[in-house]
Amino acid sequence: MDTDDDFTFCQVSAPVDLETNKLASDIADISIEEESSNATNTTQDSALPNQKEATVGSLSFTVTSTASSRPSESTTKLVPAQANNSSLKSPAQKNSVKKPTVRAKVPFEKGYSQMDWLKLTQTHPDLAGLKGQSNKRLISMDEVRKHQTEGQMWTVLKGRVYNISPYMKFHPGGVNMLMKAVGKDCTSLFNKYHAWVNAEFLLEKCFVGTLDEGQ
Ligand code: HEM
Repeated sequence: MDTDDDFTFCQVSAPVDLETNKLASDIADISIEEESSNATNTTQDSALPNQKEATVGSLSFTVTSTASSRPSESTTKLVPAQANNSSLKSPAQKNSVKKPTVRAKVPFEKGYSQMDWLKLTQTHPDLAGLKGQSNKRLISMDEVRKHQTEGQMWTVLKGRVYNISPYMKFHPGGVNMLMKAVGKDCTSLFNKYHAWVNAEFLLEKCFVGTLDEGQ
């Protein structure tokens, strides 16, 4: 076989990550400069007098004028006020004023992944714990409140009543969070944390009945 035509083994260039990291650290050191002359040596910050704080929109800068030290040049430097604000650490944080939403997913125990839950829903004969009773009935809020025991933990979500007991250890937000739903209508809590989650599908086999809104 002609080895020139064999591209099973090809030379791989250096990992991109190294370059990305370098770029990121370069960005962290960026300063915006406005100069009226073509002076090349303008980055000696330590020697610069007349520093002032200034803000543009939500960004604050240290404005350094070098006009007095070099009469022939008028140089203004805009440097992000990192040194004055120790809470600004990475470039990403500097550009964003919004706090990131805290995601508190709990690592699942072995055998309690969402995949495991889906398998269980397909194999378990009675996750709702109905023992032959129909789920085509109206359930009062009073009855929901009474179901707070191991194996029978009911909650109301969007007008539907579920036994969430079997789902407890599978809940990605953790048991403690899901326990807040037991015996109550958890619709607003559910929407607060993850309105996008398709609970109707996930808890389909845990459905015990429809909430009697008239109660
Ligand atoms: C009753 C039905 C519920 C179901 C079926 C359910 C399901 C889920 C699912 C699938 C996730 C992962 C979301 C994702 O990866 O995007 C999750 C995460 C989470 N859930 Fe629930 N949940 C329920 C109720 C609740 C309630 C009542 C609370 C709060 C008291 C809650 C708090 C959380 C939290 C804090 C997380 C992790 C953070 C996050 O993903 O944003 N969940 N839940």
